Amino acid sequence: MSNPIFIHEDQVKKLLNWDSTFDAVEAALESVYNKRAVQSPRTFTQSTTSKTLLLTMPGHLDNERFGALGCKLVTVAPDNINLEHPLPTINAQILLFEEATGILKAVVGGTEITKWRTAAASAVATKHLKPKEFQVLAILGAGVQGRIHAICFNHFYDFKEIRIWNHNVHKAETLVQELNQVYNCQKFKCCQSNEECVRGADVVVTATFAKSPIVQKEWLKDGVHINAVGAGLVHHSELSESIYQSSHVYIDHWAGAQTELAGLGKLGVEFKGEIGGVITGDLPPPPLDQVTVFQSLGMAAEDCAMARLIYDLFIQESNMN
Ligand SMILES: NC(=O)C1=CN([C@@H]2O[C@H](COP(=O)(O)OP(=O)(O)OC[C@H]3O[C@@H](n4cnc5c(N)ncnc54)[C@H](O)[C@@H]3O)[C@@H](O)[C@H]2O)C=CC1
Ligand SMILES: O=C(O)C1=NCCCC1
Repeated sequence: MSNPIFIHEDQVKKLLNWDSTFDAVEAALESVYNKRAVQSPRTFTQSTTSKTLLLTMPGHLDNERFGALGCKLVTVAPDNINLEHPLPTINAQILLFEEATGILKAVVGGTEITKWRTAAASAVATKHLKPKEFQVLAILGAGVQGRIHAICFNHFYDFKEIRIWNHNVHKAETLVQELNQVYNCQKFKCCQSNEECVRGADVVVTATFAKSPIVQKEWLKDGVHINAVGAGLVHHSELSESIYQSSHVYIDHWAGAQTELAGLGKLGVEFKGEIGGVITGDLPPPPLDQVTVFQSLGMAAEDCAMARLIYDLFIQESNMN
């Protein structure tokens, strides 16, 4: 019996690319809708001696290119950004199993994968819910997810302006400076307020730990698409209740939404369906002038697909050397 291989974060980083990530995430979302994926409910274990939360996310995906049996272990430690030497808030490992034997075949660094697949899920949802060209992107939150969404949407779209706001404005300023330098442009702009950031935007991304709404309905342009990424046990509250009540809200998976978004259900919010149904064409996308929301929770099937992608690329590369 061979030992599992370890694919470390720095190796994962070198193997990731946006186009394959998009394909893997799109396949995962579609497979969940088509019942070609199994995702047992994720568990949440709260440390009693710190703010750290441990999630287990088991899943199986039946797909020729991205199929896998795996389990992501992921921690959320919001205080990590306040350390003298800050660490990422979200850290993960993905266990990948041999399907027939159940033997552990790889442990794949899951922190970069979580970053990339979450931004790619927003890009997939945006493509299918609003198939048109955009001018202005607004990103609320300049943390890990805010940054990777800026990079991902800049890769897939030709936005004229990408605005970034953070409740601690200095962080948004630093990110904007970094991105304008990396891409040798001036399209990244720092906003002093969330309202200034959102007004007039065609696409909005919320990626914060906000516990009360940071986007109000009256700021929204007709036909805007919102990717609401900030997630947690109790605070799906980045958008105001009236936005959830008046827009076309899509989710990544029903089972997760029924438990983790029960609070929205109690407010009378009706989800239009899983984004996978729009990908397959079973659910028609809403008219382009309607406000759409993709409420992202994050799914094990996405992580399994990504771990399989990275595993295959790693083996391919090892065989060439
Ligand atoms: N849907 C999904 O698949 C995933 C969702 N997430 C969620 O995305 C969100 C962001 O995660 P990361 O970027 O990794 O975290 P991060 O810690 O790197 O960034 C969070 C940002 O939120 C800001 N923030 C903190 N408290 C705030 C408040 N009360 N109001 C407004 N802004 C506030 C911080 O200044 C920081 O810039 C979290 O809610 C996380 O749980 C993360 C990974 C996957
Ligand atoms: O899907 C994920 O992975 C996560 N979702 C919510 C926050 C922690 C990571």
